[in-house]
Amino acid sequence: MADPLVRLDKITKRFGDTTALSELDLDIAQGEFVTFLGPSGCGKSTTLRILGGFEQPGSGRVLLRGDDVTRLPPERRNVNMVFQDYALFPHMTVKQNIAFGLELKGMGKAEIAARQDEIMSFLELGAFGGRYPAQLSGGQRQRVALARALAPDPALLLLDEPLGALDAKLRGQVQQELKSIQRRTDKTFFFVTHDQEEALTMSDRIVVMNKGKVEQDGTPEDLYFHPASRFVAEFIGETNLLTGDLRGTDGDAVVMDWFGQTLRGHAPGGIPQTGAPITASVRLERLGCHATRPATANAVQGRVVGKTFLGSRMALDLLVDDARGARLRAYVDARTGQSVGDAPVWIGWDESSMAVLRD
Ligand SMILES: Nc1ncnc2c1ncn2[C@@H]1O[C@H](COP(=O)(O)OP(=O)(O)OP(=O)(O)O)[C@@H](O)[C@H]1O
Repeated sequence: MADPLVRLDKITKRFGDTTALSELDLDIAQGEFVTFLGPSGCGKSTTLRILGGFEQPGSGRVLLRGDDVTRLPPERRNVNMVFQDYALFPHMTVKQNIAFGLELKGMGKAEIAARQDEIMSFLELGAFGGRYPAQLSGGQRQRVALARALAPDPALLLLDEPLGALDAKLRGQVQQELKSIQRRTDKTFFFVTHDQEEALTMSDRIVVMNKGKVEQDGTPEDLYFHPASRFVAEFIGETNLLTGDLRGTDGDAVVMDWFGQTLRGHAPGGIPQTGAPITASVRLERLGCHATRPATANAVQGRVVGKTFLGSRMALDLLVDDARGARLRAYVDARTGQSVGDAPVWIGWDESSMAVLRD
């Protein structure tokens, strides 16, 4: 990244004995939709608050377009925030709510009116200008909060779980809307969530956090199909974890032994240390079930011991090694699912579908 819009440079933040962030380095490019994803307590909100100027790091620097803003208060940074509860002023109309940040910026009346109209028509809020927040639906309120935050034209928009208050169906719609607004405005969004599905749907890039450190940073596809660690493989989506022994490498492939089967994968997080058991991740939809041995890099035999109809697909539980209980779970086409029984089936997957995990 040549000239990042935002750079976090070795940010450390402690609260008493708790290290919330540990030497965090992060670059964000102009126009990116970056999501910070991780379990409760991993340091997401602390990072957001440090970016917004609501919190000071113990050490390290925050750079915005190359300028050190670490010690600047929120109002002196070109950064704005959308809060989870929207924080709209209940006694102000939609129009007045939107004007608030513009007045703070010292804009003149005519300029404020023009900007209000522009942002309201852009976010299709024209019909709601005179309403109070209580007279709006959850999704509309969310859009007003976004309009208010975007009105002063910030370089960076911080979003703190802004969809948390919406029900599941509306949430899906608003996710699409938010992503489309981000694309159309070419604004840089820094989004915080613990919801992995939401992160996969909306982000250009996801930073998975664990205990105040970056666990993995990449596109949604990268993190889903090529997790570097067990933490990422388990946190994002459903997966098969295969624990075995490292046999070595063969070109780019990592070779492992899993219950007497030789398997080939790749190692997105680097090749793990030898001497201890290693674990690999294979997504359920990457396993194929066949009547005869498939030509894939990996092929093992097993029996179907369980079957769950999921509508769009069928989940199969496969027993590979009776004595030692080696199992796999696969998603197959709902109409062609194998039947439960003793007849052995072949289960195959590619080298690129199996990520050998760093730790
Ligand atoms: N003001 C504070 N005083 C003491 N400890 C704090 C404070 N703020 C955060 N922490 C601690 O720092 C760590 C990181 O907190 P943070 O709020 O950044 O996590 P988070 O990932 O945003 O979690 P959540 O998803 O629950 O909001 C946690 O262990 C938290 O308890």
